[in-house]
Amino acid sequence: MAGLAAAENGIPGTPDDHYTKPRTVRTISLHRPSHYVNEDPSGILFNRHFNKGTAFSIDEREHLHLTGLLPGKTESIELQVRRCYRQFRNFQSPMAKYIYLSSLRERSDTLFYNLVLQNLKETLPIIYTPTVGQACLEFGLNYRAAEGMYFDRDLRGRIREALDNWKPNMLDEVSIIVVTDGSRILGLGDLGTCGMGIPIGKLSLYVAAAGFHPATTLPVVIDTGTNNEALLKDDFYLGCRHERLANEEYYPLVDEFLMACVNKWPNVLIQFEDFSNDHAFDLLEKYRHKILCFNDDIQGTGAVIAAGFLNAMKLCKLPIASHRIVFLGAGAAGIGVADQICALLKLKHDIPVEQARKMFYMVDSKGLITATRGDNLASFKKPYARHDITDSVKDLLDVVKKVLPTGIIGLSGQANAFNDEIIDQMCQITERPIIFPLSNPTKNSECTAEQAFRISQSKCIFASGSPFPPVTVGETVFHPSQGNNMYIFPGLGFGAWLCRSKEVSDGMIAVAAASLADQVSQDELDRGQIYPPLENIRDISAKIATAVIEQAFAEGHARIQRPKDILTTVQKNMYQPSYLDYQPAVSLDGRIRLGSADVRDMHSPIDEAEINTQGNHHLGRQRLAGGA
Ligand SMILES: NC(=O)C1=CN([C@@H]2O[C@H](COP(=O)(O)OP(=O)(O)OC[C@H]3O[C@@H](n4cnc5c(N)ncnc54)[C@H](O)[C@@H]3O)[C@@H](O)[C@H]2O)C=CC1
Ligand SMILES: CC(=O)C(=O)O
Ligand SMILES: [Mg+2]
Repeated sequence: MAGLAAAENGIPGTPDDHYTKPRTVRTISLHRPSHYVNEDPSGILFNRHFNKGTAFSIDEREHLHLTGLLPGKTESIELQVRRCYRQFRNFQSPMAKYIYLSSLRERSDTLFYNLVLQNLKETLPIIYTPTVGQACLEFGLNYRAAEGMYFDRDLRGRIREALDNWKPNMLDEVSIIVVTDGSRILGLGDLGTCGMGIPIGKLSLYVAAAGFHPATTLPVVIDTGTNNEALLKDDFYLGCRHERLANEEYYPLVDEFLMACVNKWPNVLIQFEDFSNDHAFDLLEKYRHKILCFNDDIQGTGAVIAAGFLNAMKLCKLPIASHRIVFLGAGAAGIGVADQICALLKLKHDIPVEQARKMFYMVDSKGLITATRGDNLASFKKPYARHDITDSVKDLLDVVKKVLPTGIIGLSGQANAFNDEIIDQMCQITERPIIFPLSNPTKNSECTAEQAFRISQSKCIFASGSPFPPVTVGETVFHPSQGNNMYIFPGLGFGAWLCRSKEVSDGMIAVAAASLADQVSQDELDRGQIYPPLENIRDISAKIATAVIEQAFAEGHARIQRPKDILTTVQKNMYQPSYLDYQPAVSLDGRIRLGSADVRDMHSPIDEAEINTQGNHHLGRQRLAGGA
């Protein structure tokens, strides 16, 4: 078995040069429906990437053997989307809407992404936080169709072989993988295999927000067990029924998975998502310079909140050095955010990192982190341990009273931790307090938008991890900003992947954050908005991707020929959810295949030679003699 042999080469012990050997730039084409229709043309109705449903023209129905399988009327995509929207609205509960959208995505990703992109405000809270959190909690109960891949210890030595089973897209190419081990899903804790909802949700955003092609995305759970007693006893739980693996088994399993992926798909970008902090930092450190990867909770969140923080500081109108920021939560996200604020202050204001760090007061479940606290401080917290405070301060209100912060940032997963008294205290310290309750989903948020705007009499500068509805104070309506990594990871990932970067460097992340911060207009800032409107997410992502590619070139990480106009190249390579125009044709080998007048290739971005090679596929455009 070739796959097995490859996997055996891929398990730990393989020399490191596996990672560093040059990866070829490959061309991906979507002209493969031909393979599919040769087997059974009418099967196209059940393929999410090619299905057009009632939009198949009469000619197409004829040639694809669909005649009689659909109602007589050929519909436009606009009408189909209108129908889907009505159906979506007819579902009352967020979970029912989630299930509806999942089934729509299974039927047609073109329709799904049209609906999502045209109704971002309504659909994002369903496919993403907060509803995706509930979807994870109910994953076993609501499980319907296979989606994504699962790897557990029984697959040790065979992961490469299992990856070869991933053929639902018929492209044999994966551009992006979002992988979790389910150990820290949002603020909901260890959900084991039920965490699959998160990679699925994140990848929907990669497609909608940045334009990765949906057929080249792969959601993954590495099932390393769960310590969630309730799940282990739940009949509907779909994961392995054992406690979480010890490190001796855990790391080799993850390592084999990563090596098998880069071995099979040399250009793939791998995003680590929702790994608990006992592994998240170590995994990132181990792989960040070896493969194209990043950790969204540490680095993506860091970049987003750093951007929002930079804009919030403009609104505060205080000297930068006078800020004191208390973090509730010093885990993956908390430390990631502090690190990225430091990086951005260095980039934009040339403030040394050591100096910037002094702005932060980190609080974890044991209280304020000080150098004298005495517990075994995790290495990732050490740079932020306070040396100037020696007494132990456990309670957040006491920390606030002691430190007199200008801002509080919540990344603790602790609902209501920013209570009325704390917000009130913040308002007494400073004119415009920065209040960022960033934990997800909504029910874990450290406070609500209503609370923050009401108590601060609308003076606070606010951002939350999950969306809150507008808040009316007196005559004024405030639109709470959403400080969520979804603003960064799509553009960061797309840029890094498109230029075939060797790695996702610190510099690339810092410019992504700077680009996001710079995309807020003065007018938006004046209205208290610290992020650009989410409706513009495609433009936002394109600009972020452009900045990331520029930086990748500057650092020598990019492995494509430099395009003349990077922004245009990015935009041209973004997937647009539109139907293909299937025309019957004859290929060189005489078999019926589908040509396409309007296929958007996921080609290697700038390599003209390869794009021309793609043109060969268009041979299939010649019409069949006597065809319709
Ligand atoms: N808005 C966004 O884009 C993002 C939000 N998050 C949210 O941040 C939260 C934390 O995520 P991670 O940092 O990855 O988790 P983590 O488990 O690495 O860190 C949690 C931190 O909170 C602290 N903590 C827990 N209970 C506490 C208490 N009662 N008082 C004080 N501190 C307490 C822990 O000691 C730890 O330092 C989650 O709710 C997650 O949804 C995470 C990533 C992105
Ligand atoms: C948004 C996100 O990545 C989280 O809450 O973990
Ligand atoms: Mg996350």
